[in-house]
Amino acid sequence: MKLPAPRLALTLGDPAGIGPEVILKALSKLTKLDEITVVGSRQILQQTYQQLRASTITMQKAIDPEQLQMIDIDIDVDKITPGMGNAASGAASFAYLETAIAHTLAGEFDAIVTGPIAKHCWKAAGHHYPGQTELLAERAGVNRFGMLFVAKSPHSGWTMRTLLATTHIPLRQVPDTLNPDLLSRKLDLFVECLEQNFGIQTPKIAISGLNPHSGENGQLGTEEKDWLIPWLEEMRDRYPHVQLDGPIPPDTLWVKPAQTWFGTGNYGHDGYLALYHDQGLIPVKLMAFDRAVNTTIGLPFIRTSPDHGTGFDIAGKGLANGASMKAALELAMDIVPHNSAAQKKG
Ligand SMILES: NC(=O)C1=CN([C@@H]2O[C@H](COP(=O)(O)OP(=O)(O)OC[C@H]3O[C@@H](n4cnc5c(N)ncnc54)[C@H](O)[C@@H]3O)[C@@H](O)[C@H]2O)C=CC1
Ligand SMILES: NCC(=O)COP(=O)(O)O
Repeated sequence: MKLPAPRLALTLGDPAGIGPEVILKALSKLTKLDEITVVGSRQILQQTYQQLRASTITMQKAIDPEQLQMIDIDIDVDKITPGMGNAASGAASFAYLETAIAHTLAGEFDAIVTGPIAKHCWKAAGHHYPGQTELLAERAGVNRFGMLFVAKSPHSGWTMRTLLATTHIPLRQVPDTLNPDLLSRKLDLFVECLEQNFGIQTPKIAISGLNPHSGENGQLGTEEKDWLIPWLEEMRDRYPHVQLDGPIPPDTLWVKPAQTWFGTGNYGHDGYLALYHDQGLIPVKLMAFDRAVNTTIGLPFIRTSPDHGTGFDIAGKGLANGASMKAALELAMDIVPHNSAAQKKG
């Protein structure tokens, strides 16, 4: 049976950042526009389009916003200056996301693709969330969710999937935040998502250590010895159909995925569980900054986003690359049918 095309809400992100530009560039490369509704301010998109048309340096084509379906949100455009995120741009990007979530929860969309926002601008606007992920989870009423980065290699066709066990917290809080319960929740979600969204029934997952050399038997840190290794043993019993490798020393963990990514070997796992933000995202962004996609797993709908931020340093200059936004739109379109089929089966 042919499933209906996925309906996507696409938020503009911070209007002072590169979100509007990457959206116009990404959409110019897609053919299926009927199912995409941009949630943002038409005036901002029109200004961005005019800037891009006038620019002599922009390399990528942009679509005319007149061709796009929109939920148009009125904002005071005079308070928005490209490259200068502020309380007004934070209030706007918050309103775009809130609106997209409300329409999605009302059943109008199957997925939300989000443009990048700046957390400090949300804060300036009085919204105290660590990021879009937490707002999405709160509004969807879930407390079990995760931040997963997905990137398909242009060299080998292999897909790298990296789940972060902890996300936007200060580095000094990481060791105290990590514990067996948290990791079990993340692993449960990961196994579920690999099956439901990617059709992988018997996955291979690599888990990173925390300390140099995974603690070197307690000499360089004790988390591995005290609880990470025993926890992994327990998980191997819980998931006999999953190959769980680890804790792998964090410096060498990324050698095999890099070889697999660049096509010089074929040793990749189906998923990587990184213990903190930069442990997972430095390798992901080094290998795949122009194509990785940030997804939120555990929500009752699909959410994807480019891996990059608001790029305030290049906003309004025509320099932003729309490739990661394009990948985020394509991944959402790919996953929705898998997810709907898995939910029907379950
Ligand atoms: N999905 C989201 O909403 C994300 C939001 N952020 C937020 O973005 C803000 C800025 O964060 P940064 O750490 O500076 O990261 P960033 O990704 O905005 O910029 C890092 C560097 O990459 C360049 N860059 C980013 N996207 C690019 C693109 N599409 N094409 C060409 N060059 C690009 C920028 O010019 C800059 O030099 C922060 O407030 C952060 O919280 C960061 C990551 C993701
Ligand atoms: N480093 C990823 C990131 O900042 C995206 O966060 P979110 O706003 O999608 O929660």
